[in-house]
Amino acid sequence: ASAWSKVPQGPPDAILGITEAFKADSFKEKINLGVGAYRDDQGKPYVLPSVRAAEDKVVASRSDKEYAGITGIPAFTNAAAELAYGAGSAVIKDDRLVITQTISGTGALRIGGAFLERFYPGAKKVYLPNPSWANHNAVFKDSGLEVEKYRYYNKDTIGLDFEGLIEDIKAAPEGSIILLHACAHNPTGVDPTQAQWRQISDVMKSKGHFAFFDMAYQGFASGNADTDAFAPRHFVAEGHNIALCQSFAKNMGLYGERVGAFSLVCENAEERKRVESQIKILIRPFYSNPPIHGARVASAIMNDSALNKQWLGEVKGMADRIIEMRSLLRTNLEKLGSKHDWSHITSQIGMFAFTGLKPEQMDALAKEHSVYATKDGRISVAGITTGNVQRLAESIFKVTG
Ligand SMILES: Cc1ncc(COP(=O)(O)O)c(CN[C@@](C)(CC(=O)O)C(=O)O)c1O
Repeated sequence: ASAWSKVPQGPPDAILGITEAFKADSFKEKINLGVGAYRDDQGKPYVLPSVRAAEDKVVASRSDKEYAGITGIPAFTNAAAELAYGAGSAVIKDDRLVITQTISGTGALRIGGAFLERFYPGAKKVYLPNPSWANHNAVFKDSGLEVEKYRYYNKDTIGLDFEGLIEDIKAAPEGSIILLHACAHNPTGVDPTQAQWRQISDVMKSKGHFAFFDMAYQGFASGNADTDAFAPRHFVAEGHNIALCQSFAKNMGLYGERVGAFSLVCENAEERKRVESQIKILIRPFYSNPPIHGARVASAIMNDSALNKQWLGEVKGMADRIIEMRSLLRTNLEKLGSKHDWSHITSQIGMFAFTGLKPEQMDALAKEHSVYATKDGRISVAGITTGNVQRLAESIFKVTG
């Protein structure tokens, strides 16, 4: 018998499987609200003009194709650090920051998980918000960590369960690893306010918890990169030595180029050197060194003040379009006379709206209305256009009554 005769058939990915179902649908007005990839008002993928310009510069430079170092292209990681921690950041100035290029945000999470599994002095267990990004669970389980949940979402208010969150974080044993979405929480779109972040920081400090930030949408949530980085920067200012995962998939539209970074704030330069040496030892047998093209493009943008300014304007443009689609959907639902309160659609932030629809209603949207999104009721707002928002509202109205 074949070596693989015992290999079971696995389920399709909860998120990427939606796109497969969408592609299989021949209805010409089908709508894909599944994968969190930005679309313009024509429903087309959007390559930012600043990215095209930077890419032309990179190609014109006729650079060689030599290996990058294990931790990637320094011009990229230095700029990514400044973007995340702020240009004048003390941890950068005091040489306390370990940062490595990673295979996008997923790679950053995986390197972080693997490092914690190997070196974290406390319990090898990470607490994820309930709900969290569908892939977090597998990333950390495959890193060898146990996974627990802390309350995050209140389904009655379709908002943050702040009391539950604080209670669970207080109840976690001293020195627990807590995963935090820096901004634009996936899948709910519900973020703590700055005042709530301050309380979360205080509670975590009192318990000696470890803050592991996932920042996959910096600039993409509010349209302002500094505003979106409030939480990790506040934690650092409060003395937390955080871990931070960055993705340039959404805010630079570099999805398939796989551009990301993982960083750890250390106690001092001496600790940074030791930690960096172990990050390199961990990466070398994983994939040795990262892809260079995407990082060169991102670096060309962030290290050129004109291109960087243009880019930040384009990120704001994407965020603004998403915010406009939120209010259009809500207005259309209200115009149809829907009895439900849809205010969460405009109060939530980032790529996703957590509609509150049940799995069977999401199934009906797909089967009866050719509207595709994940079973948890999450819709990728970027898939909404001025051309399809009316039909979308009618479909949601029909399945929610
Ligand atoms: C919170 C969060 N972290 C990390 C990632 C990883 O992104 P990257 O590896 O491509 O940089 C995503 C992407 N989540 C998407 C947008 C796509 C996906 O599921 O992979 C989503 O649809 O939820 C994310 O939403």
